[in-house]
Amino acid sequence: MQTQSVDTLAAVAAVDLVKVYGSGDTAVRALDGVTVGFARAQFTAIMGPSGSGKSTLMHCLAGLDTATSGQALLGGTDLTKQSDKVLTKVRRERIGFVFQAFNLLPQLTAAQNIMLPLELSGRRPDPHLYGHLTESLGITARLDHRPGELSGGQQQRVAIARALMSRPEVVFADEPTGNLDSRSGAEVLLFLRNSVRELGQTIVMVTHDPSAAAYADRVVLLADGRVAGELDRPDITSVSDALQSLAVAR
Ligand SMILES: Nc1ncnc2c1ncn2[C@@H]1O[C@H](COP(=O)(O)OP(=O)(O)OP(=O)(O)O)[C@@H](O)[C@H]1O
Repeated sequence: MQTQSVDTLAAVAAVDLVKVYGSGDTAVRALDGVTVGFARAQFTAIMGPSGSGKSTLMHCLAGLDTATSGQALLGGTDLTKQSDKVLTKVRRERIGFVFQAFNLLPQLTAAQNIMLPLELSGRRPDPHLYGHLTESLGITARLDHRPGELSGGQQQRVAIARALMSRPEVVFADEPTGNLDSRSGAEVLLFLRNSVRELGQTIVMVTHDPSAAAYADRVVLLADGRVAGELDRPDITSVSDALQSLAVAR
């Protein structure tokens, strides 16, 4: 049964989303009826204890995993009803990804990595956007370098330029600062926040780190595969307190 309403104008939404891994005695209900919307031009962090379903929710909303029931809406498209072929196209053209491990192609230069998703979908790059992104990310002097010649922070900034170049409807960031020192991490988070303010980008980020979540406009808390609460305008203290309460309640 659907217990919450969801903003139908949201960039991304889950409606009564259920994901069960396995079957019988060993079945795991990773998502147990999640209804939540992610507004356009907002930066939302998804948080919760280990095993609460954060990655599963993100993967279902990004068309990387199939839900057992419910809807995973991107704009007006229910991803749970699409073929693998359509999902590949949706991921390439409508979604940007930023991963903890950067996931750049090692044999390509930074510039080639940034252009790759557009090339694969046969779209022309916007030179103005390319200039804006590479300059504001501070990577103009590194564009001819391969990932192996870049620091972790530089690699993640290249990955962010790649994610934003296609003007995606949403960027999903999975622990984007997990492999970075605190200074590089802060630069990445500041840039993500600015892209929401300046480009109207929608960002959904999974993180364990309250100081990373404090860059977001909103935090959605998961526990045991359900939405357990949310915070608007989070700061480190309010996020840490909310996580602590969830841990105590378990
Ligand atoms: N492929 C899978 N097969 C079986 N169970 C799975 C699979 N993937 C996830 N799970 C289970 O689903 C539940 C939710 O996992 P998920 O990875 O979404 O949690 P999480 O909140 O992202 O955890 P973490 O913070 O540790 O990364 C967990 O109990 C996990 O063990």
